[in-house]
Amino acid sequence: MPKVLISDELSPAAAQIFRDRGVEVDIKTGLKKDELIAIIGQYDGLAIRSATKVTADVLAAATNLKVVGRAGIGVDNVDIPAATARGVVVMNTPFGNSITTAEHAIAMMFAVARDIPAASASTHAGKWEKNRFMGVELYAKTLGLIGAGNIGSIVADRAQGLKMQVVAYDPYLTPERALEMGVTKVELDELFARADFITLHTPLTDGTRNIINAASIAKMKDGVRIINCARGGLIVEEDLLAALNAGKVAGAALDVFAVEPAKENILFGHEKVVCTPHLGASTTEAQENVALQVAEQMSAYLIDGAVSNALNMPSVTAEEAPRLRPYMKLAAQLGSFAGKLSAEVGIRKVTIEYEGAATKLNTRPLTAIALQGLLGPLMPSVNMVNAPVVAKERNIAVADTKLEAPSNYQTLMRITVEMDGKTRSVAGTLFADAHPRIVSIKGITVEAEVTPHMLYVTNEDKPGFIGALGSILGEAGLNIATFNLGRRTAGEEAICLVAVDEAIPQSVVDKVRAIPQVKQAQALDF
Ligand SMILES: NC(=O)c1ccc[n+]([C@@H]2O[C@H](COP(=O)([O-])OP(=O)(O)OC[C@H]3O[C@@H](n4cnc5c(N)ncnc54)[C@H](O)[C@@H]3O)[C@@H](O)[C@H]2O)c1
Ligand SMILES: O=C(O)[C@H](O)COP(=O)(O)O
Repeated sequence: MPKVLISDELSPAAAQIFRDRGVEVDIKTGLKKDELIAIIGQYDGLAIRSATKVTADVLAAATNLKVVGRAGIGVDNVDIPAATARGVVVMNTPFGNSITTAEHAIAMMFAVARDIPAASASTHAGKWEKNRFMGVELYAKTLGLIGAGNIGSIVADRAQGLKMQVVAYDPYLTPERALEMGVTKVELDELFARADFITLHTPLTDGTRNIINAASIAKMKDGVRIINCARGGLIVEEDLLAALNAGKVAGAALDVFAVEPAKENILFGHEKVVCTPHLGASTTEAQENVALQVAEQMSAYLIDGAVSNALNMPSVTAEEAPRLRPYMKLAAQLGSFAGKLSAEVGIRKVTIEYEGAATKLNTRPLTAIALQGLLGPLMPSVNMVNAPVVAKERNIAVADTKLEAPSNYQTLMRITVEMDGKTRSVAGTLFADAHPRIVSIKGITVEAEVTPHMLYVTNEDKPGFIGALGSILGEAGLNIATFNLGRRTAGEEAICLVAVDEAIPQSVVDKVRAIPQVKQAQALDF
């Protein structure tokens, strides 16, 4: 039974879903890094929010880990390249808390426009400072939206309901989508020049880190108000403080901070700063959504191999998973077969072709599995998550194509490996939609099932070979399970694939190589 650790505060719904789906679950929140490293090796899955830092050293200790599930959106607390390199799928729940977070941004915008927290504190203190708090309207103001994805677009929609004009900067926002959202797509400098309020809704990446700094603040309108419900690292806090003190920025509403948990911060105590402790996603509705979703997604992956909302591998839906399963077996066998034939030489290019019914499938995971099989003999740590990255790192070009032309087979998958000086191709099909068969090697037709112990021989198609081979195997006490032959044309190159019941000793392979007609012989263990 797969075992999952929940290491951050998640709605109890998550643990229940795991148990209902047949996944064992431990809940241990607030672990220090060393404590997490000490126990993570026991788990197949790790369910987190933003508090757990899944760093490279945590992943190095996570020897059984298959999936990290983020109950929420931002994954900047997960070292995704390190997870990918170790073959760990990282998934999030991209929509579960979007409305909640957008509502928080709007609430923060009102709060900073009307000084609500300070006015509330003053009123609680019995001061009745009616003249101290003079706010501004949102009506007819311009909202500058940086990041127009899921949350940004909900914020834009709500802001339009408040009769604000919305200008948006997002390099990936198409003119059509901007039109659909009713926002004006602008460059960043224009947004700075036009906005009365600026709200941030981008992930924290190298491209967005410190996007609000002294230089960008200088381009903003005097009296601008800034709302950040995305990530603390988007703002240079020292520069914001200086601009607040100078009166350039009239107010800031911050849910997120450069260092969290933020027990101290240079902005704390500033009368023009409204703060919440990373509450953007904290509603009962959103927490229920993300907890349920992450537990469903992780269980589906651990139990059925279905992949959704993964950030480092192609998706496989729950409907696709059963249909893909026999193809995954075929892809793994073909890849592994091709890999064993190619292991000793530098692979330059791999082409994976799909014909017939296979063209109708989601082939990206199949390609990843074929690559895993291919690279496995050279790199045992490779898996379907990291195989495409490993191939790229090794300068192996990967092409995958769907051939619509009619094929001799109802469904076919072919792997062609180009190496220094030679090319190898292996093709396979499924019998009865379920049973993988190799049907061609180097373009020579065969029909073989992949079994644990096989002998692969290429030879000249001349009399005497089969008898000699049978005698050697018989003398070695190796029982032949199946014997498959194929040849290009009579008397030319031929291929022989023999399945035997036990591993073939090297001494037997050497004897086979000594048969005059034999060009090459290799024992293959799967
Ligand atoms: N405060 C919270 O509790 C809370 C809750 C949820 C999400 N978040 C944060 O909000 C972020 C946005 O969430 P989302 O669901 O809208 O994500 P999303 O992926 O749907 O949208 C992000 C948008 O940012 C855009 N973007 C990327 N680089 C950019 C750049 N350099 N400049 C401008 N735009 C850029 C992308 O094109 C995308 O449209 C998350 O990454 C997360 O960090 C915070
Ligand atoms: O990216 C997110 O989903 C939010 O930042 C929420 O983070 P949290 O789950 O730690 O509240």
